[in-house]
Amino acid sequence: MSSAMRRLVGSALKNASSSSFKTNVMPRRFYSSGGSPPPRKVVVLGAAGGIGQPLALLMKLNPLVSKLALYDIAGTPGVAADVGHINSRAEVAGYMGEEQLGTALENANVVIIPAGVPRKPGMTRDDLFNINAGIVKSLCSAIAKYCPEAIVNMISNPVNSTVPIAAEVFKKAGTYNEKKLFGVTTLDVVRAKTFYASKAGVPVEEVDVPVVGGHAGVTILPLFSQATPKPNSVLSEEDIKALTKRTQDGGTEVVEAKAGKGSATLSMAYAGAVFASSVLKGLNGEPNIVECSYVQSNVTELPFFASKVRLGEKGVEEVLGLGFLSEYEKQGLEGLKSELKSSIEKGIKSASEN
Ligand SMILES: NC(=O)c1ccc[n+]([C@@H]2O[C@H](COP(=O)([O-])OP(=O)(O)OC[C@H]3O[C@@H](n4cnc5c(N)ncnc54)[C@H](O)[C@@H]3O)[C@@H](O)[C@H]2O)c1
Ligand SMILES: O=C(O)C[C@H](O)C(=O)O
Repeated sequence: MSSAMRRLVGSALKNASSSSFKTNVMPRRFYSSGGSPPPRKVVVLGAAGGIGQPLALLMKLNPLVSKLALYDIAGTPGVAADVGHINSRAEVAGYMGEEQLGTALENANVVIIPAGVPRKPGMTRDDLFNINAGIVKSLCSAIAKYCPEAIVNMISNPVNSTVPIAAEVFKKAGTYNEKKLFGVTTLDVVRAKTFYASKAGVPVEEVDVPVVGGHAGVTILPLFSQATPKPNSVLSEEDIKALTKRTQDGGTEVVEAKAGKGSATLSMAYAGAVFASSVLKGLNGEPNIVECSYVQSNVTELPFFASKVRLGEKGVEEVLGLGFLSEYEKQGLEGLKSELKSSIEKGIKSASEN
């Protein structure tokens, strides 16, 4: 890949960050190792899947990644051979089957988990619970054993439950660190930005809009009252309600359009790569890296909640509050709590059962 193409892709990912602050990429002198970023091993669990493959490609293109371990129960040798030919920094290795999981995870800095089955039309994300809960439990047990210090980015659905499951597995293993477990809700932010920009008539690359709550239906709450830049003409209540509903239904929109071929994969790989890049920038000490993420939280009375989070050298540096909410958003916040609470409790209960 030409350096021009690499710069193009790199700046696209950098500019695509949903941070509300402009992240100033630290000057080269920042990296003590002679101008190159510190070594960082990223692992993708489920790397041969619909999300895993494009995510592996995008992580291979990220100059902050020095090692990329691609793990799945099938298909990874081919994906690793393919992605490994790209002329970028990261050294790629493929791992397949449980006996290779430990080696894949050893010394990982960031583990991204898109492993698990996706929805088909007519299903809710919660319908994936029985299968994906088991997958997440076994993978998190391995993470606790082989890379207990790693940051974990959970993509597998239902995220509202799989993050609490992961937390319980880590607590049982004595390795839980609330600052290092993230539910990836970035795709909701990506959708909210796209839909808002189109309705408000503003440049999409300049848009920032927080999305809070969780990652399923009404638990997804975009805060369009806080969206920037402001539209030339004020959006009506109907506009806001329509934008909110489309963001909440974004996943279903893709599931139905794919007509049984699965759910969002390409846009999710992009969103997952944007979030992972922000996590890596935080680990490297870059200032003001802010993303929305579903984390252990005191923002509401619920133990897990998605809100803006400042990322740092130890993962979560600060869980930021919700800011000013419109009356409509206050109603949405109260209206999502019961569903989110039951999803969290379902995950915690499941983790306590063998
Ligand atoms: N958080 C989000 O915003 C978001 C967005 C889209 C999809 N998802 C979720 O991501 C998950 C993956 O979706 P997909 O479209 O990539 O599905 P997919 O079926 O295409 O890929 C899943 C991959 O996981 C692998 N896998 C299964 N069990 C495994 C195990 N024990 N260890 C390692 N790998 C294993 C499969 O072999 C497969 O390659 C689904 O649960 C989906 O609902 C979440
Ligand atoms: O909708 C799904 O099932 C996948 C994902 O959660 C999404 O929001 O696209």
